[in-house]
Amino acid sequence: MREPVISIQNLLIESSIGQKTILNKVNLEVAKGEIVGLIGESGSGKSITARVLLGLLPSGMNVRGQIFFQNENLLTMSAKEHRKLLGKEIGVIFQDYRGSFTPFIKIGKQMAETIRTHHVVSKKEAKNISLQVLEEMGLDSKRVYSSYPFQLSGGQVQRAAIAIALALKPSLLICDEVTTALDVMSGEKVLDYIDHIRKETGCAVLMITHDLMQAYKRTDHIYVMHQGKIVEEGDPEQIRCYHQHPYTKKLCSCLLSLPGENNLVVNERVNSI
Ligand SMILES: Nc1ncnc2c1ncn2[C@@H]1O[C@H](COP(=O)(O)OP(=O)(O)OP(=O)(O)O)[C@@H](O)[C@H]1O
Repeated sequence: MREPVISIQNLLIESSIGQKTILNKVNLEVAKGEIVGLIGESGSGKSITARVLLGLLPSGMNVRGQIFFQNENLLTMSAKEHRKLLGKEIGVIFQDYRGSFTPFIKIGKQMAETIRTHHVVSKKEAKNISLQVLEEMGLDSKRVYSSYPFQLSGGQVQRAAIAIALALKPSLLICDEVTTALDVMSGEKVLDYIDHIRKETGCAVLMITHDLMQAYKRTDHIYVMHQGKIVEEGDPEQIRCYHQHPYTKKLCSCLLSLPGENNLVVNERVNSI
């Protein structure tokens, strides 16, 4: 039976600046062990959705509706209670990873301390967990562990930031455009590892992306967001083949016009229905 980890109900967000509606009656659910894609063009409201789940909305935004995380409404709990969930229960990987590490403390020290903040483990165990997750992210674990962030490439720092989020084994993992800064191979490795963690721990994953191909290949269910509204939802095949909304149609026509192997993968899936 599906067990919802996060359930967003009738979420309405308005910016007090100009009374602009940012999210309009959004309903979205991610169950245990599912990877759910939230796709849409720039400015459609994807990141604001992630930020409200994290309690990190910019000031001057009015919020209505309900967000149940493991049956507790995030919108009525105190900021302190909400913060307590971050990291251990609700993990996040942002497209902008630069804020993930303090520049003048070695990566390993920061990782081990974060793990020890959320889990009761010895310093040695925290170090071993850190080295293991760095290794699993395809990094030279010992080198990265003993480096300062500025001694690594942007992609290496990002993978280390992802490793730390995954090491905490959260119940809900929010991935906001995680592959944007990575080359194709590193991006695929990261997505494989997220999938591996999902299978191993049963965590729910909300994958925010503007890349329909990524959502199509990697998710169990897709929500399409347009101008702050969910205009369509379904499993990848439904979205690809039986969409109704003109915006989804436009998105899918871009997918079919892709040349090469990706196009073949899509066509294979379409033909097999
Ligand atoms: N701090 C803010 N104050 C007021 N409005 C904001 C703020 N941040 C974002 N918005 C507005 O909220 C809307 C949704 O923005 P959001 O960042 O969620 O888009 P997005 O779908 O994540 O886009 P992208 O793919 O470019 O990151 C936009 O109209 C944006 O201008």
